[in-house]
Amino acid sequence: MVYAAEDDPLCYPGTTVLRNKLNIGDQNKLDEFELALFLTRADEEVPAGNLDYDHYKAIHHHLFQDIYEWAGEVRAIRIGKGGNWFCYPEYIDQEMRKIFSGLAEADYLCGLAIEDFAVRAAHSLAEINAVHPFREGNGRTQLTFLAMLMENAGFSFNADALERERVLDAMIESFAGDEMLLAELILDIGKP
Ligand SMILES: Nc1ncnc2c1ncn2[C@@H]1O[C@H](COP(=O)(O)OP(=O)(O)OP(=O)(O)O)[C@@H](O)[C@H]1O
Repeated sequence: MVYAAEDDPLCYPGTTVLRNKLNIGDQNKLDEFELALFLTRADEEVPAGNLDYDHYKAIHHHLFQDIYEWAGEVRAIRIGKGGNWFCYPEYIDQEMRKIFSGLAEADYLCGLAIEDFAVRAAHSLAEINAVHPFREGNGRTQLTFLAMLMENAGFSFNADALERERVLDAMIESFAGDEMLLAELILDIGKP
């Protein structure tokens, strides 16, 4: 069954506004407060961890703990964007475990030249995006995780390369199976 956002129990009845700790029912106002609270948390030390699935959830929890009760928890409804449906909720855990065991087996992409790192990291990021484990906040968690992965592998993180449209295009292309734009983006981010 495909759920309309209006039927989402995480939303206020009859709306597509996510229930939130601030009890804001207006989407524009929620966006404003969500961004401010997110930025404050993003500025803090992100929780340390092993770059595994639990760590990934802890990063989401850290970033969104002030806004959503379910921060750090995976979603229970089906969602999609721009006609692309993400992983069905019943398969999220197993798919995420697969992705993270792949990263662990590859030693979290340490010891690679930036060109190779970019290709491998693009693949992991594309897979994580295709799963889209959380109801909201996936993009920001993806980029925070990428920054940690790059730092762990000894690369710099040039946030200036993160132009919004460019990230979006690269992600959408990756969903369609072409990870080249995403790899090029990561290459630019990692340029010293
Ligand atoms: N049509 C699409 N197909 C595949 N991925 C998409 C599509 N549209 C957006 N995305 C990706 O989904 C992620 C955004 O997911 P979500 O809205 O849960 O995160 P967010 O952090 O709240 O938003 P944002 O990343 O826009 O700040 C981004 O990585 C974005 O590139």
